Amino acid sequence: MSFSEQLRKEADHIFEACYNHPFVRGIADGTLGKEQLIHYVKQDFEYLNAIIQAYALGISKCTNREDMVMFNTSISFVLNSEVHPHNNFCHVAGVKFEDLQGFPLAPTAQHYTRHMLNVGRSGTLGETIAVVLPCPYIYLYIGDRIIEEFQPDQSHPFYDWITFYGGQEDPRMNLYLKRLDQLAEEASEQERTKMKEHFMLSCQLEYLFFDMAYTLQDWPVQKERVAVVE
Ligand SMILES: Cc1ncc(CO)c(N)n1
Repeated sequence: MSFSEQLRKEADHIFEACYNHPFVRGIADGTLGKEQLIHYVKQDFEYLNAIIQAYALGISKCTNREDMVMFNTSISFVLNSEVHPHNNFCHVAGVKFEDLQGFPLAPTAQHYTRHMLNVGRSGTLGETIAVVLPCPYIYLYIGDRIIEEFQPDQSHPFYDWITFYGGQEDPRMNLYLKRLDQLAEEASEQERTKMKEHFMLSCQLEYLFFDMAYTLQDWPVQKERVAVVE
């Protein structure tokens, strides 16, 4: 079994838990609520800014053009294409995408973005690939499974979201998986362990991100002191 196959196997229960999370169920059956859609887009806009930066940190570790192209393609994808699923959510929620930008990070988004950026700053190329991989990997899995089980057509409110992530002909992350396997072969046991840990934590944070959106997670105590009206 290759290194990437081992990671996928170890994380299988988390992929499964993500698919069964009520937020994802709500996408699949088209019942997800307006507040949840809005909270998700606010947080995901900031999350995607951070993953662009993590990809850029990946570029800073590359020693050949092919690897640079791989990260560069992901950056372009997020910047130019990944606005479509957000627009789909905004359309259903009846709000403007531009109005959901620049919000502070909720605890889970804070945790996940710091995790990616910390590894991007202090880790190796292999560790950086491992930390960003669950993002495309889990969404591809979810999209594919919704298409398989629900066979949504264009009348489905989240048709654009589902078909954006699922049903890709040649999934982008296949290149990352191949490169991760090459790097794992050259890596020390210690580095491989770190790659695995980063990957697994990102998978757990993917689950928590859906949970954050579903429960409208926010800081239990606000930064600003709230004036008490007597
Ligand atoms: C948190 C999160 N994970 C994965 C994706 C898919 O790119 C996304 N948009 N947001």
